[in-house]
Parts: sequence; structure tokens; C-alpha cells
Amino acid sequence: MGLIAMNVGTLIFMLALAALLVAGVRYRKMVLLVADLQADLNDAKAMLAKAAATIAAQPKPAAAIHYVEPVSTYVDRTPLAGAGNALAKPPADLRTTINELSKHTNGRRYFIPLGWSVSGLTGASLQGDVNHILISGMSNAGKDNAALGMLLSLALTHSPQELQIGLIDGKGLDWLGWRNKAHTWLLADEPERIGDAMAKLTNERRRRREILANADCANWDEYHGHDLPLLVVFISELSLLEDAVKARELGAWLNSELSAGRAFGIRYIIGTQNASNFETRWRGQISLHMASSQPNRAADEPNTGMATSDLEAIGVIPPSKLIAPPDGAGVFTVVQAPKAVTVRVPFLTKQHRKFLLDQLPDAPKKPLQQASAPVASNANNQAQPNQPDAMLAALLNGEPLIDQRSINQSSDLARDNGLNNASGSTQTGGSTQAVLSVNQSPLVALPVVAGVDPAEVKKIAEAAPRHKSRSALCNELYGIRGGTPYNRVKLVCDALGLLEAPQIQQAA
Ligand SMILES: Nc1ncnc2c1ncn2[C@@H]1O[C@H](COP(=O)(O)OP(=O)(O)OP(=O)(O)O)[C@@H](O)[C@H]1O
Repeated sequence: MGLIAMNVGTLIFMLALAALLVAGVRYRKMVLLVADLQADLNDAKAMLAKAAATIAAQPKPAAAIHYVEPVSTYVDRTPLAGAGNALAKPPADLRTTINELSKHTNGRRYFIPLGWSVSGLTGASLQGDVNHILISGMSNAGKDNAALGMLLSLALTHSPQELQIGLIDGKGLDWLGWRNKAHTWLLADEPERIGDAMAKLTNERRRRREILANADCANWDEYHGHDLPLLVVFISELSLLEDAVKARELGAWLNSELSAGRAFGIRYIIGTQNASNFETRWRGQISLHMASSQPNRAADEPNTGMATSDLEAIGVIPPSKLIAPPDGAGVFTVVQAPKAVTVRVPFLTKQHRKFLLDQLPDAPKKPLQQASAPVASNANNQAQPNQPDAMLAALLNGEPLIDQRSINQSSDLARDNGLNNASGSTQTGGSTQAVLSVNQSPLVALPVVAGVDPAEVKKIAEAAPRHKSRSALCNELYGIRGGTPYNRVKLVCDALGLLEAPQIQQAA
């Protein structure tokens, strides 16, 4: 019994020892595991700290203007006598204004400067803040100069993929320098071109509508594709549009374009001497008024959207009481009801305008050859929703620019703006290189498409406008809807942005 008892005792002791040993091993393992985890955590922390330091050391992905820092950021805060809080001498260097603006954007895009007052710079965003703008004032009030400052600021801080500009002038040669810029989508600088320009804008609105509908987006703000830059259109003198179409038609056109354009990423900046002379319906679409001097009280409300007494009540100078040009040139009462401020816009000298324009990337200068097919032409000004504007298509597809000299000149900005630099001749090379023009009637060079004979490229491009889909086009040309022939059709259509545009597919 004693033996058995001893054996049982030994057994229990042994079992307890074994259990302790197992627990000890487990505990040790756990300790080691915890130590490992701790080491991993420390490694991860070190890696994170290193990554954070690297990110901090990198230059900020700032606006394209970063390489032309303002020379001076000094601002003289003296007000102009008789112009409320507007500054007498706002900074003449637009870079100072852009620099100041950048401090207030909080990462939001499409900010424009509106002018300087003793309280600083007033600005607004064309996304989610201001839609269409009316700039009014008598001759030499500084309307064009104000619009120029806004457009240059936008173009210097947004790539051509983010922003395109339409210019309808017809008053002179002020906007000639924009003709060959990558940001310029439309330049109608002669009265005879204004009718076509209006039709082109209507077509673009319809094209955008279709893209957004296909992508199931209620409006441009919801759209995340990269093929719809904000399109900002400046009309320098509204009455010139009346000469192109009848007054009643102009009212209807403005009403449609302003009311619908807003949802499709199109913003209008409309200049006119006095909005009182135009019908009232479209004026309801204006969300920001910039009004310079007007000869009488009756003009205050049509040009600002607020009555004289209301403007005075909030402490700004009504247009009828502003100093007339030349002394008051550049002074505007800016109204986004119920807020308002009287400001002065900096005047940009001819040399400074040229300097700033030179910073913008150039558009392709000449196509290699002219397409014989009406690939991107809008001969009858009919809406062709599946055929994007030629220049836009080239830019948005990231296709290289043709003119090597102009590429070299603007290579830095092109890189900053996300444009591809050409790396070889447009005649050779394996990739598709659609070369497009910035002219009114865009010319399209047939692309060099790897694996597709140039004669076939031409055949496909010519036949494309007759079809609604690539497979139908393929069927007509090759009697089959798929296989290798379809691949050839696809390559050419992709290169020219024809039929089912690839961007739409991506977004859908
Ligand atoms: N912000 C400004 N500060 C000082 N002077 C200015 C300013 N803006 C314009 N000016 C002066 O007014 C002149 C005309 O400017 P601008 O062409 O912009 O006026 P506008 O209102 O568009 O004239 P118009 O309706 O006749 O075309 C300029 O050449 C310049 O002398």
C-alpha cells in the first residue's frame, strides 16, 4: 500500500512537474512571441518614421506655378479714395495674388482671385461655390483685365487635363496669345466666328451630358473620370453675341447653356457694359456679380442682383456711386448675395501677361497630315456625343505633343501638369500618336498604330462615322464582329477617340 501510495504520489508529482514544464515552455514561447511582436512593432514604427521623413522632405505636389515664386509678397494696404475698402495699388505681380489665394484654398480646386480690399484678397471657387459670373462696367472699366487674371490664375494652377478654357472675344487681338496654348479649347476672336463658337459650346454640353448619363452621374461633381476638365468660357462682350444670333435666340441660348452647363462642368464668365440691356431670365443663373461703375441707380440691381439700398446697407459701394474709369478702372463691387465687397483688381501689364502666358504649356502646333475622314469635324454643328473635341481627346488620352521644340520649351510645366513628353518621332514608334490641332475646326492627323497598316487606319477612320458601335464598324469592313479584325478596329478607335470612348468605359 505504502509502495502504491508512494508510486501514486510520485506519479502525481511527475504529472505536476510535466504540467509545470509544459506551462513553462508555453510561457517562454509567449514571452518570445511578445518580444518578436515588440520587435516587429518597433521595426514598423521605424519604417513609418522614415517614410514620414521622406514624405516631408519631398516637395509638395503644389500648383504648377511653384517654379515661378512671386518676387515680392508685399501688399500696400492703402485704400483708394472714394472706392470704399478697395486697395489703391493691389499687387501688380499676379504671382503674389496666386500665392495669397493658395493659402485659403484648403485643398479645394478651381479658386479664382476676385480682387483686393483692405481686408485682403477675395477669392472664390468655381466648384461648389460660384457657378457663372457676370462682369459689368463701362468701356475701359477693366473687365477683360479682371477676367484675364482669373483665367491665368486657373491655368497656372491646373493642368490642361483639369481645366480647359473657351474665349469668345471679337473686340480685338487681346487674346491672340492664348491661341496655341494647351489650355485653350476654343478661341473665337473674330465676330464671324462667334456663331460657330456658340454651336460648339452647345455640342460640348450635349456630349458631356451623354458621358455623365452613361456613367450614371447626376452631375459633373459626381464624376470621377479624367476626361471632363472644367470648361471655363469667357465671353468678353455679350452684345457681340447678339450680332451673331437674334436677341431672342441669344436669351434662349444663354438660358440653356447657363442653366444646364453648370451641372456638366461648364462655367461662364460673361462681360458686358450693362446687363440692364439684356433679358432677365438668364440673369437668374448668375451666382456672382462683379460690377464696376455705372451711370445711374437703375443699373445697380441688374448688374449686381441687389438693390442700391441693400448694397449700401451691407457697407459696399453700389456701381452707380463707384468712381468711373480711368481713375476707377479695376474697381468692382463683388456680390454673391447676401455678401458683397468692393475690391480692386491688379492690372496686368502687357509684359507681365506675356511672361505668365509663356509659363503655360503649348498645344500641338501642326498636325502631320490632315484626316480625310470627318473624324472630329462638326460640319453641320450637330451634336456628336461620341466624338470628343479633337484637342481634348489628345490631351486627355495623354498623347504626346507633336512639336518637339515646343515640348522642350514647356517640358517642365508639361511634366508638372501631367502631360507626356514626346520621346521620339511621331512618324515612327509603336504607340498610337494622334496629333491634334487647337484650331476652330480641329484637324486630326491619323495616328500611327502599331500592328495596323496606315491604309487600314485610314479605312477604319473613314468608315467610323457611319456606325454606332465598333463591332458594327468591324462587321462592315471585315464581315466579322470579333477576333483580330476587331482588335485592329479597337486600336484605331482608341487612338482617335471614336465610338465607344475608352474613358466612358472606365468610368462606367
Ligand atoms: N485693374 C486695373 N487697374 C488700373 N487700370 C486698369 C485696370 N484694369 C484696366 N485698366 C485700364 O483700363 C484699360 C482697359 O482695360 P480693359 O480692356 O480690361 O477694360 P474693359 O472694361 O474690358 O474695356 P472694354 O469694355 O472697352 O473692352 C487698360 O488698358 C488699363 O489702362
